[in-house]
Amino acid sequence: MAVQISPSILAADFARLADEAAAVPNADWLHVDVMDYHFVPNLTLGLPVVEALRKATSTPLDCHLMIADPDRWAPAYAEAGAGSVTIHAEAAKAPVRTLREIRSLGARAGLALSPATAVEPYEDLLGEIDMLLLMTVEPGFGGQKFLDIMLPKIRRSRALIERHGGRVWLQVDGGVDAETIGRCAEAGADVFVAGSAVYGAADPAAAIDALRATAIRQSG
Ligand SMILES: O=C(CO)[C@H](O)[C@H](O)COP(=O)(O)O
Ligand SMILES: [Fe+2]
Repeated sequence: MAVQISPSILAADFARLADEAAAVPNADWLHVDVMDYHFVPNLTLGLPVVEALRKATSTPLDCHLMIADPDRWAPAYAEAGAGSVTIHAEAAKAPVRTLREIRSLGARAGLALSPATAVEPYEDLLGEIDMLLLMTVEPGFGGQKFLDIMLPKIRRSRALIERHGGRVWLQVDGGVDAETIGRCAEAGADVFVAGSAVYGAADPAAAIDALRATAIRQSG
């Protein structure tokens, strides 16, 4: 399992996104939270900003779509140059078709589960995805407290992934910081989204190095 860090620009200065992307040259991905005021009670950014960011940075974009109609919109994010496009299981009406479409457009396909959504019903979809995203807060806002009750789901997801060959990345998103990342890594996560813990730090790049070191130390 290779540890990867995906800082969330939700906690960055939206008026200076190109500079904020440049401030984290050691990031594996830039996590882009797309919210539409329907799937979640918050509105952030959409395709035009992703297209602009794509041109402003060489760091691959990890788009997390918290939108009501991912079947309609997800392919456009892949076409816009996102390296990874993640849809929510709770929102997609035809997840297999949409995940296949994302892949056919050259992006990695991700499936996200909100805290109350069990992973077991999605076992048969593991072959269709490149990443499973487990929300460790209720989706919608940055800066929330990590939900410890998600640790058993991280462990169960890791076990399912290993049973299917260990190819799928396991991402955790929400409240991941210097204190919680070790427990996530120990439970089996390998891709870590961190918004406030990176962009709220005086030195975002140093915060990434510290998070990465802790995750590597705690990985099984
Ligand atoms: O998807 C998200 C919220 O829905 C964000 O990616 C997440 O909350 C990151 O922010 P923080 O690290 O501050 O919790
Ligand atoms: Fe996110």
